Amino acid sequence: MALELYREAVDLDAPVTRRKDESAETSADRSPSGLSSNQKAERTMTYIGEPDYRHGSPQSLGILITNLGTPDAPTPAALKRYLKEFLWDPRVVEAPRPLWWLLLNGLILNTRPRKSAAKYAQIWGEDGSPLLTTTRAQGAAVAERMAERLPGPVKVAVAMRYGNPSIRAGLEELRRAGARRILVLPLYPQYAASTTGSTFDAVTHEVSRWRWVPELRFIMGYHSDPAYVQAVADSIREHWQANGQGERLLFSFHGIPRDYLDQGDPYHCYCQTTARLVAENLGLPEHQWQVAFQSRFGRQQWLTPYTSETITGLPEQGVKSLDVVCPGFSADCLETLEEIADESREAFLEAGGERFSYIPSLNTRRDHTDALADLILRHIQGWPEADTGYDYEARRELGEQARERALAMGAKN
Ligand SMILES: C=CC1=C(C)c2cc3[nH]c(cc4nc(cc5[nH]c(cc1n2)c(C)c5CCC(=O)O)C(CCC(=O)O)=C4C)c(C)c3C=C
Ligand SMILES: [Fe+2]
Ligand SMILES: [Fe+2]
Repeated sequence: MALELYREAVDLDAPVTRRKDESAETSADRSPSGLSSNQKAERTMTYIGEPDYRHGSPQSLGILITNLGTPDAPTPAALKRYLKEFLWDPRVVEAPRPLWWLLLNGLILNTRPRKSAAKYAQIWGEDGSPLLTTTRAQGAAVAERMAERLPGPVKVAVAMRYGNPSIRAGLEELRRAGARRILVLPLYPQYAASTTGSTFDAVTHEVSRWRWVPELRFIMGYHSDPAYVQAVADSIREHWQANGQGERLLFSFHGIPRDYLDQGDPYHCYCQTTARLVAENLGLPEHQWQVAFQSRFGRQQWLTPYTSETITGLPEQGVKSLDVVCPGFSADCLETLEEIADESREAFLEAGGERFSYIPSLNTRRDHTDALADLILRHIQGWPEADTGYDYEARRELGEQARERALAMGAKN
């Protein structure tokens, strides 16, 4: 019985291409038969084609900017949909599937959505979830930078690994714009299998359904990129100038299970490296900064020290004035606005702290979107000009300039 329920829920017998999310489709995709290209591909087990393609059609370079994702609304029903997709990803929870299915569907999805919805309601903006609105604004800013700097056509799309706009929708947008070369930039500075690795899975799964598979590249992380490190350091400096400097700076990164580190996930090292580089840039002596990991989920051990315990332990060590920065989050979201700026502040003050200051994520700072645009310019180098209509010389020159800017800021190569 349990196996049957499990089978039904996870669609064990369905063809690999079958997915319920059709959000990528618009009426423009629908053929006279009334079926969308995705639906047709699924019904007939063929691939998503290019029926309208004419030789010589303009092509463009596609940039897919992604982040984790967020619920469609701060309601238990929307949270349930979102968490179901998120927490069923084997890159996120690496537990044996049948056992995890029972726990997820029997317990977690019946309790967590209500609690999480209440938290989301506290941070929800007029335009929706801050993570989504900021990621869209970052995408628009990067598109502007790319249009200024690239002589050829370039299309930037924004997508979320879970929820909407889906990876499928983002890739469809690029496909419709004639993108034959696609660079994927997941907005996670520090690679983790559960975030960046999972984005790779989703993107490659989607394009494996296309008839005309595009050239693909992925930016797997940028934890030590000099322009990113500089932007984080400058954001801290500016915050201190405006609000004063605390006695201690805490770098708080999202955690992952400790076991993933033991299995070789580089995330922990990358977080430590980012923090050290930013502290060096600020000229902070070692006793004035430290690293901790937040947002633990479940009962197993996660990366330590935990942010919550660190924060409540500091006042009794004599640290009464604390600044917290979260450089692993490229946009402020539930985990920074509610968990750090709100919950952690309260916990620190209750534990005897006197002053708590949260330093916002890089969000749409100009130095952040410039750093992302430079990163993209460096990663599209060497893509041949054939069929793209790009001015290859001009592009090489721009890439060289981006590389030189990075070298001047201390990059190793
Ligand atoms: C920045 C990197 C992130 C890593 C690494 C990460 C790992 C990870 N997360 C969960 C479980 C949850 N995370 C949730 C929210 C959330 N996580 C990240 C980023 C990373 N997660 C972001 C940006 C957000 C916020 C999204 C938003 O809408 O604002 C949530 C949902 C909220 C809640 O119910 O608490 C869960 C659950 C695991 C299990 C994991 C690694 C294995
Ligand atoms: Fe998370
Ligand atoms: Fe490490």
